[in-house]
Amino acid sequence: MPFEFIKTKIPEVILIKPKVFGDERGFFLETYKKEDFEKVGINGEFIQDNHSKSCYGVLRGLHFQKEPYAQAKIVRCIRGVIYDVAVDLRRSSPTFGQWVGAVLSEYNKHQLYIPRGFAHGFCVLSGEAEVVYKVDNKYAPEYECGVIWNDGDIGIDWLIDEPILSDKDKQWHTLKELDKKGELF
Ligand SMILES: Cc1cn([C@H]2C[C@H](O)[C@@H](COP(=O)(O)OP(=O)(O)O[C@H]3O[C@@H](C)C(=O)[C@@H](O)[C@H]3O)O2)c(=O)[nH]c1=O
Repeated sequence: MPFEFIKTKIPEVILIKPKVFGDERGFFLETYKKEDFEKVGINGEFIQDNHSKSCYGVLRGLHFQKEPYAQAKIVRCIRGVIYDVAVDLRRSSPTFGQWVGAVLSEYNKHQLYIPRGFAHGFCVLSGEAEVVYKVDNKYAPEYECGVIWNDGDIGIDWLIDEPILSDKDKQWHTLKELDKKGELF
């Protein structure tokens, strides 16, 4: 199989290491293969691909869409280096409120699979970074929600100080507040 699938400390979040074929021309790799991904439970129908570019220190997150528009994501970084983070928002999960992070870069070509029921965010560790990700449900801005990036109860170590945030990302609530409002999974 041209992929190694590694369970993280939140087992449903999977680190994907593709096999890279390098030669004198450059490299080739398969980035997504439905048949292989389904064998490890990555079985959403990925209906949209997204691409964003950000500068050093930008933090996008922590985002999710509420039901019925929850999205699973397969994230990779095609230029530069990011720290990609998933937070478990599933109230009945043994890992509720916990987070995992992975360095994804143009060099390691790793990907992170983040199921539905998670918040997702990343910060940029290189001068610039371009991130590409597949989602398995449509963009529904009216269902967009987020967890504040520095929620002390989650305690994410983002590897950078003073991130650059959009106005939208400065105003998200804490996990506790979202839980009280019934906005989690
Ligand atoms: C996410 C998204 C945004 N947009 C538009 C809305 C807006 O005008 C512009 C920028 O949107 P945002 O500021 O929400 O982009 P961004 O902060 O990059 O949002 C993304 O962050 C990462 C961490 C995720 O996990 C994604 O699901 C998504 O929430 O793009 C779409 O047209 N389709 C989409 O699917």
